[in-house]
Amino acid sequence: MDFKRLAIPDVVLMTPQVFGDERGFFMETFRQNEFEKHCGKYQFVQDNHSKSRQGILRGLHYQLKQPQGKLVRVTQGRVFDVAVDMRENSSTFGEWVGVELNDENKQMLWVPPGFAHGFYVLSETAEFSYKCTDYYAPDDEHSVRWDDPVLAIKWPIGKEPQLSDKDRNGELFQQSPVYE
Ligand SMILES: Cc1cn([C@H]2C[C@H](O)[C@@H](COP(=O)(O)OP(=O)(O)O[C@H]3O[C@H](C)C(=O)[C@H](O)[C@H]3O)O2)c(=O)[nH]c1=O
Repeated sequence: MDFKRLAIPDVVLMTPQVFGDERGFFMETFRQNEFEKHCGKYQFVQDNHSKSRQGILRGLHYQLKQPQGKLVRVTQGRVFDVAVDMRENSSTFGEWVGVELNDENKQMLWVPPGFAHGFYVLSETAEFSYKCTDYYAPDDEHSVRWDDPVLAIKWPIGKEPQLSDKDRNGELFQQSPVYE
């Protein structure tokens, strides 16, 4: 597994070693000891999986009192995945990083607690699978608008994305609660 820190260094892009043969492929997707060495001491307690159609944008979500670190990957299709630094005292507060995750590159993104997270589906469909370091707490969840003018995220979007009601009514970044 290769670990690469992105422009926001706490966000880490992981590239697995893929063993292909005439049957298909095999890859290890997670080793606790390797992960801790490169990303820190975290335990995962909940795994999630979602499927979305092209043009759907899920996010930008975060839990404030019960922040979740997320190790995310695409098992089918292609998405543009974004993490936004919501940590008030961070030197990269309000900055974002985005990468394409797909079933070809098989890359994974570590989004630590303290970040808002979301993705936009580029392929006809995409299946998204991820591990969380804390449990889902719906009453503690916040959604920042994907098109917030201050964040100015450069999504690779042609037309208006399809959003859930929650995301359509997301908060502006400057009105959003932050991690102190
Ligand atoms: C997140 C979650 C949702 N749900 C239920 C609640 C709703 O009835 C249904 C869909 O939930 P929601 O619309 O919040 O799902 P997403 O829009 O994919 O939310 C996720 O989208 C972005 C990409 C994230 O990073 C978060 O992990 C998460 O917020 O699943 C659960 O039962 N458990 C959960 O952990």
